[in-house]
This record gives sequence, C-alpha cells and structure tokens, in this order.
Amino acid sequence: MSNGWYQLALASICPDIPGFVRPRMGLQSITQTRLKTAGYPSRTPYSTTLWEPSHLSEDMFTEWAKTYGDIYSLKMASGTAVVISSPKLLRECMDVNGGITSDRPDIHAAKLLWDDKELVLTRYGPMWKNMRRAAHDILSRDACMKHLPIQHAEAVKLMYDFLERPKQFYTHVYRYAASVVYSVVWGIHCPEFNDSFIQDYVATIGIADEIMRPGGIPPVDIFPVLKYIPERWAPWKTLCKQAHTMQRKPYLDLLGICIDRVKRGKRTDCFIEYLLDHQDQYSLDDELTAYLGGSLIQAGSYTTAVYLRFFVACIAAYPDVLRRAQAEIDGVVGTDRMPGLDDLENLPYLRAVINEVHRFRPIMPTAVPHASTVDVRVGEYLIPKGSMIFMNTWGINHNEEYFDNPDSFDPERYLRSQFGTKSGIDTTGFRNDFVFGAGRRICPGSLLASNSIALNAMYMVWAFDFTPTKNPDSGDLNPISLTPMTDGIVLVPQPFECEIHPRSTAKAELIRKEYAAAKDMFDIFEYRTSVDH
Ligand code: HEM
Repeated sequence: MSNGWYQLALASICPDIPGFVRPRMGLQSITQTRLKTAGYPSRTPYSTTLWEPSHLSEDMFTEWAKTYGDIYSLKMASGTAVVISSPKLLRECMDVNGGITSDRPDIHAAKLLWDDKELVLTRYGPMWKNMRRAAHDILSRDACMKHLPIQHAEAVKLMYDFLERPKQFYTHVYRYAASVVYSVVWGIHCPEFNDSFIQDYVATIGIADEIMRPGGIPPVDIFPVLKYIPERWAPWKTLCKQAHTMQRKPYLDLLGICIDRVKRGKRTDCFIEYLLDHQDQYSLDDELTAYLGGSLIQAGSYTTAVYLRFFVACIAAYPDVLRRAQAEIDGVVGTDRMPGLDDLENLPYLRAVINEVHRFRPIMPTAVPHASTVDVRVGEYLIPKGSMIFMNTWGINHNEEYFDNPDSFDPERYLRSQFGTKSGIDTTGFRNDFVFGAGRRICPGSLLASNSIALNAMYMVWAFDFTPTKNPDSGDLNPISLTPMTDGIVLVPQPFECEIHPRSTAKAELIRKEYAAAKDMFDIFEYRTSVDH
C-alpha cells in the first residue's frame, strides 16, 4: 500500500509544510460541535499548535479526541475530515451506514498515478464492486483454506532462513509476506528478498511515495485550479506521467507472464489464471485484471511483514511473555512435530499475544480514510456529504477508558476479557480486528493475513529463542525500542537487531526436514533467480 497517501491527506490540511503537518490558525480550524445535526455551528478555530513534526499523526488525532470527544471534524479549505475514536460510533458510521460511507476521498495524485484503478484507493462504484467481488473470491474463508499449504511452505522457509541467516530476519519476513501474495495471486514464488519481482514492487512504491509525499506535487486537492496549468509550466505533470508508466508496466508484465504460462499449459492454479478465464463474469478487462493483481501485492505484502516485525520486537523485548508462550506451545505440540493451524484453538495465551501486538502497535493506526457520498447521521451528529472519514484505531486501542494501562504490552488482558477491555465497560461495537478497518472497505485480505500471522507466530515461538543483542563492550543487553515510527500510512517498528537461536537441535532438524519437503510446493510456481531456494 502506498505510504505517501496518508501524508498527502494531511498535507492537504496544511499544504506548505513538507514532512509532517502542523495545524495553524487560518489554514485549519477544528470543531466538534459543528457536526451536530442541529446545523453546522460556527467554527471554533483551535489556535494552539498541537502538532510538532516529531509527533505521529495518530497521536495528534488521539490528543484531539481527548479534548473534542469521540467524533470531531477538521476543516480543510472547503472540505471536512471527520475523526471517529469510539467503537460504537464506528459501527454506526461504517457498518450500519456502509452504503454511504464507503467511498474514498478524491485524491488527484492517486488518479494520476493509478488512473483510479488501484483497488485500495479507487472510488466507490461499479468498478470497485467488480474488483472487490473478484478479490473476495480469492480471499474468502474457503479460498484461504486452499492457500494454507502455500503459507505453511513459505513459513517453513522463513524458519529455515532464520536458522541459516538470522541477522537478516527483517528482510526474511518481507520476502515471506510478498512471496505468499505473489504465489496465490500470480503463481510466482520469490525465493529471496533481492528477487527481481519483490524489488520491482519495492521500486514502484518508492516512486509513488516521491509523488504522494507532502510537497511532492503542488496541493491540487486544495487549489484545484492548479490542475489546469499547462504541462510546460508544471513539470510535476511530466513526472506523474512517467511515474504512471512505471507503476503500470510491472503489473502488465506480470499479466503477460501469466498469459504466456497459460498458453504453455503450465498453469499454477493461481488467482490471475482463474480471472483470465472469468473476466466477463467480473467485467474486468486485461488492464483491470493486471491492476487488481498489483493492488493485492501492494496491500498485502508490506502490511503482513510489518506486523511480523512488531511481533518479533515484542517477544524479544518481553522475555517473560515469550517464555510463557513457549511453555504453552510445548505442552500442546511437543517436540516431535511442527505446530499446525488446528493447534491455535488450544493456545489461548499465544492468541492473546497476537491480539495484544495488534492492539499495542496497530500497523494501520488510522486505517485508510473513507468518504461519505451523502450527508450521514451518526448518533446525534451529521457528517456532511463528501467528508473524509478517519477511523482512529490507535486512539481506541490506547484509550484508558477502555483498557487498563493501555500503553503497556500486556497480553494477559485478553485472557481476562474477550476484547482485552476493562471489566464493566460497554463493549458495543468492539472487535479484536480494528486494525483491518471497517464497513464495506474492510480489508478483504484479513483472513489470509491472520493465517500468516498465526502460522508464523506458532512456528517462531515453538522453534526459536529471540533475545536482544549484547553490547560487546559492556555486556549489557541493547534495549529494543517499541516506540513506533510512521512510514506513510503504516506504523512500523524502529529498525532493531535481535539474536535468534533454535531452541533445540531436534527442532532445527525438523525445520530442515520440513523445508526439504516444502520445495515441492515451490516447484509448482514460477520463480526467477540465481539463488537456490
Ligand atoms: C496485517 C496485515 C494487514 C493489515 C493490518 C491490513 C489492513 C488494511 C486496512 C486498515 C485497510 C483499509 C480498510 C478500510 O478502508 O476500512 C485495508 C484494505 C485493503 N487490504 Fe489489507 N491489511 C493487511 C493485509 C492484507 C492482505 C494480506 C491483503 C491481500 C492479499 C490485503 C488486501 C487489502 C485490499 C485489497 C484493501 C482495499 C479494500 C478496499 O478498499 O475495498 N490486505 N487493509
């Protein structure tokens, strides 16, 4: 998913400051009461600087929620952004009113880059519905059952990579996540992080970021007249055209590879091969088929990898948590076999750790903004037509009215209550998967992602010890910072190192054996690299 999109949205609040955004008098005002259905009361400009460049955007939304409540609006030139920080209001806005709150904001740069064909950012309408329907068919519960052998083989490879080259665990998890989506969607296995398919994708994200970052192009969404400046005086338009070509080409190349494979009779049973056979059923031509496949890689690779990095950071930083999860899994699985997804139901503590990592460090802290297509009533408020609607996942997850010590990493909270919440609170609208968004735009890949997360969490905890590295001079452990950083729309851990060692030679041997068997699965798919998988 493009990192720069969210910054662009914020940049449009305050277009002239590169990097992060600082609300200032005159450019922005903030009101809560203006949303009341009684009418739109006059603005109450908020003049204090709430936002310093070093702060995170979700912090800003959350600070404002403490002052202005669970729903408030930001005025951005002639537009409105609404921030929702309560599960109850979210349900009403996104689920009950899903038919009218499932659009995306009209972002000019997104149109220039992806022709409005990128599933995550495309506007709500027939084309989105067709793409979404097709995506559902490959990501549904039944379809995900069929993907499990691929996820198992890739996760075994990840464990093997941890054994062989533990220091590169950061890129190993990225490879894992990308290779799962490439295999399922395009019939392509990626044996290494430096695989050209992964690198092509990483490069396209880089270009999009350059354009979508604040100041990357002039603030056309605030001053639409800028769109009409002729290209010879607006070099950014040429840049966007070039970037558009560079985005589109890898998608079409992938489609070409798939079409060629089908012609050669070498089908892999992947999603795009299926779509090529059923394009009429989904009203998707070649171009949209290619964009859909590309969107799934964009949306599904980095996100899953970032969660796994946070998971490793948390278990390495909290040895007691890791030890307890290891004791639990040893009791259920033993040492003679690797865990399987069926074991998860007998691992309540590990499930609690997985949930707590999502709560503690939600990798999409404000999801992807929705937009309203008409005026929407939510409780006693009215969200005007065309508003951008942010879901403040971070604010919900770190609200001390809902959670005891919300800033502490404490998996046990999920053993005490279903949603990890304090006892006695109203849990209407609560879920454990806020990080996947809400309503009709909710992440269609959540089950694929959750299966990846569960498999890898079980394999890691069963097979390995994770510890902070030691300072060679003092012998002290180097602390692992869990203070997150933003990477555009995604919240990522600060780069960290940790020691990864197998817990026993028997477990290491079992991983090597499973890895040898997993190669049969990889041989079903295409791959291109000189490196042995
Ligand atoms: C831990 C991993 C993941 C997280 C946290 C995550 C989170 C999200 C969020 C917050 C959204 C926006 C939802 C909204 O607008 O309300 C989203 C959208 C989306 N995600 Fe995921 N996602 C993950 C993995 C995946 C995977 C594995 C895939 C598919 C292979 C995927 C495909 C998509 C697509 C296609 C959309 C756009 C849906 C639309 O706009 O209709 N995601 N994801």
